[in-house]
Amino acid sequence: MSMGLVVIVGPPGSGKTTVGRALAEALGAAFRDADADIVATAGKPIADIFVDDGEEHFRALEREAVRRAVAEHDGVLALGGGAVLAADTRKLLADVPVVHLRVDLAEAVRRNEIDKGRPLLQVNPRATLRRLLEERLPLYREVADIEVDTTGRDVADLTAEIAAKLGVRTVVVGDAEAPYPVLIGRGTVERLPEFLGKAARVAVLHTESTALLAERVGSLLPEGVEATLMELPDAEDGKTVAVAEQCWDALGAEGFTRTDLVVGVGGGAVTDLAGFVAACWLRGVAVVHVPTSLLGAVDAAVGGKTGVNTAAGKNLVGAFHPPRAVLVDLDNFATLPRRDLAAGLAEVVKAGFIADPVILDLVERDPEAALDAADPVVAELVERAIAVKAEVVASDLKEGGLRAILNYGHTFAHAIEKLEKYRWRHGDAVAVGMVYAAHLNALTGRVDLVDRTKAVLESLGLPVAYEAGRWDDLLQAMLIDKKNTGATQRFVLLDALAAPVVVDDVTAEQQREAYERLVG
Ligand SMILES: NC(=O)c1ccc[n+]([C@@H]2O[C@H](COP(=O)([O-])OP(=O)(O)OC[C@H]3O[C@@H](n4cnc5c(N)ncnc54)[C@H](O)[C@@H]3O)[C@@H](O)[C@H]2O)c1
Ligand SMILES: O=C(O)C(=O)C[C@@H](O)[C@H](O)[C@H](O)COP(=O)(O)O
Repeated sequence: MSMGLVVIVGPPGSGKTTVGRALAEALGAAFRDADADIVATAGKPIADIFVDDGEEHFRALEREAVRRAVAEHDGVLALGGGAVLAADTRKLLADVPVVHLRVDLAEAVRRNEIDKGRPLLQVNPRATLRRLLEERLPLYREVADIEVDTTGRDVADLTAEIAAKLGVRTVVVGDAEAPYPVLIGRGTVERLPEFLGKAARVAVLHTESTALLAERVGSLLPEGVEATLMELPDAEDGKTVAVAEQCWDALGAEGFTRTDLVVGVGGGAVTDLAGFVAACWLRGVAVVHVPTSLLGAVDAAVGGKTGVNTAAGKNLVGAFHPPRAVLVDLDNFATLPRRDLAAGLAEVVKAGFIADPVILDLVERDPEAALDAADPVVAELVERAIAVKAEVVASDLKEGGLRAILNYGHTFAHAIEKLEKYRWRHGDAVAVGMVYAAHLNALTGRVDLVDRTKAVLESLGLPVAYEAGRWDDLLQAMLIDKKNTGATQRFVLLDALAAPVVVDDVTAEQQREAYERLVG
């Protein structure tokens, strides 16, 4: 079976070859060493290439060897310590899982004394190694998805850690100023201790449905870090100012300071509320999200929008407050009711219509698989939907422009939620909202995706119609949509599949006609 490529980088003496070989064996994969390829091509040892032809020539051979190995190899590939100096090589590694092996100076010196013959370490090895470690650390970190400190560690132990972490993919979200990782995989919740910062207290916000996991989160905290579990009312009942105020009271009673941490463990309602509580407490403390619903994982917990519902409407009170990290643990979906899984798929399908039609192909090919949390296609759908969101959020953190496309279907959806007093699942409302938007696309002379939209949503058991006779109330609710500017309504529509536009010229007649076509 093909496992794909895993690349190992690190300074001289970090154990790239030893750990790389052991990892390949553990994964049942082939091992390849880019330095060995260079030696084979040049027909002489690396030390001789340096002496005879110079470092520049060696680097050129290295770039080519790495390029070829990355293109060809299926398994574990170890690179020479200086390979990351080349910008081309770093670019090449952007889409490949890369493991960075760290080592401290003293141990690197010891290991290099045993393994003599490295051309750059012949003279003054300690000072040279110190310089190499310092200079190259940012470059290793730039390419790495996983970092492991090898100092004083046993090879078998290291290999097991890397193999476990490789099951996890990291997507970086946020803009260049404040990037944060979204870890996607199985068992990612165990990684929480990496994101505690200086917290001495952690407030774990959850609902009854996620109480066991919240306890598990509490038990992951190291000694000296205290957990306070706060159980919220379920679903939208927990997304209120009153509930937020109770949380703030509890934080005050516990003496939460600016270095402490809020963790949201639950569906989108919990992570929206937890983010909002964190955004306002002391004008902003860190929050880590552990989304437990599919919708939370692909959307609510990612992107930094937080908020509550009020009588005025859905999510009208809130703040942009990006999390410190998001731990998407695919195992958490095992207990999620099928109807909630389907609701989450509505936002996944939205990502398909606005940006990644492969999502639609995957769902259409086998809707039952998409509804089975254990099926590998769910992991792929989660990754693809998060990738769509990450790309949009990176270029427009606070919805100054492009980010509005994530709101496809939401104008009508939020109106339904308000009319239904937040008793509808958000994903169900988004499904109907996308059918409404599809009618508007067709009515405004854009693209006709009505049948495809209805078919894919119906195949997941999602609603595609709304009751008749509610137009005046729906319009009233849509008039206070956040995307509107003054009295001008703005809608996200599609010029074509995966070609979203934000428009402000949809007429009152077109809006009403789309509703008439939608009613069941
Ligand atoms: N901030 C954003 O960018 C953003 C994006 C999309 C949606 N949202 C918000 O997210 C909310 C919807 O999220 P949701 O669909 O997750 O709803 P939800 O949080 O209400 O969860 C749905 C139901 O599933 C239960 N549940 C959650 N995880 C479970 C698990 N692992 N096992 C068993 N039951 C579980 C919950 O208790 C709840 O009853 C809405 O309020 C919506 O506005 C926010
Ligand atoms: O992240 C965004 O931006 C979105 O619009 C994602 C939506 O899917 C999500 O439902 C969000 O909560 C809606 O945001 P809002 O600003 O319209 O409340």
